[in-house]
Amino acid sequence: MNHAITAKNLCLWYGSAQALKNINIQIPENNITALIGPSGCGKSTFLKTLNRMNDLIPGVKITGEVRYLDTDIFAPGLDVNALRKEIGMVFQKPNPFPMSIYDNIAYGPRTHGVKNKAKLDELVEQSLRGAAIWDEVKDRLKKNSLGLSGGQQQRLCIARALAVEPKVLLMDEPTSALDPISTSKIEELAMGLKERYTIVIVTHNMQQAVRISDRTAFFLLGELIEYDETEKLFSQPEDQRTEDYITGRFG
Ligand SMILES: Nc1ncnc2c1ncn2[C@@H]1O[C@H](COP(=O)(O)OP(=O)(O)OP(=O)(O)O)[C@@H](O)[C@H]1O
Repeated sequence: MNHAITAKNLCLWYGSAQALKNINIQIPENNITALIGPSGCGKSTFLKTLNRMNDLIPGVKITGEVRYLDTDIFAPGLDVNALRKEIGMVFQKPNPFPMSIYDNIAYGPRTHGVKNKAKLDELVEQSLRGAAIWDEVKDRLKKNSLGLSGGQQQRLCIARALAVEPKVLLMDEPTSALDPISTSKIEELAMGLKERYTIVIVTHNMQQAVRISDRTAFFLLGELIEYDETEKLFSQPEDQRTEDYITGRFG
């Protein structure tokens, strides 16, 4: 099995507060990996580290290594924009740009130099289809994206992430602001997308982790306590702290 992402002895500090402690993990390609754990345990910090979203925050210090395939993502001179083209991100709250549906999707490809209208049209359709929202928006592509429902906006944001043809999608609690129907649409979508993409998803919803993920990583106080196949981690956790968390004894 190939690994999309490998972290070795990864530590991260915000000022003097250590948010990640010696994280070692290998994330397989074409899998969904769920990151779970109580609030403040470092899940989002870890996720953001993977496409260099947090190392420019003043006072942040990072040690250790993260590789995307064979690339050392902290290598001096690394092109962060190129890395983010490969490793896209979807946030907790849908955050479409205040522009048309079409322009939201075309934005990324345009910034990466795609100018040809036919190629852009194709990418827009392909991305919206990939995010299972094409049928709902194909007749209103020129309308403002802010007129969409929250669930549609989140699928639009997934389509926007897909438009630059990434290999990895990082999702930070992508359904926490959504109703159950929209949530299940995003879950189905994620399960379909793993055929072509590697997905890493932060979730507070343990049923969601069980439903959609292949592997689960349990974080606590900045440490990776346990990382295993989802079925195994939820049925026979090896660490007492994992068991306490998944059975609702804390968190
Ligand atoms: N920009 C920041 N500056 C300073 N401290 C931060 C910053 N971002 C996060 N932290 C701290 O780092 C720790 C880990 O936070 P992080 O957001 O990664 O946790 P989390 O597990 O994703 O939490 P939640 O589930 O609540 O989103 C927390 O103690 C948090 O307060």
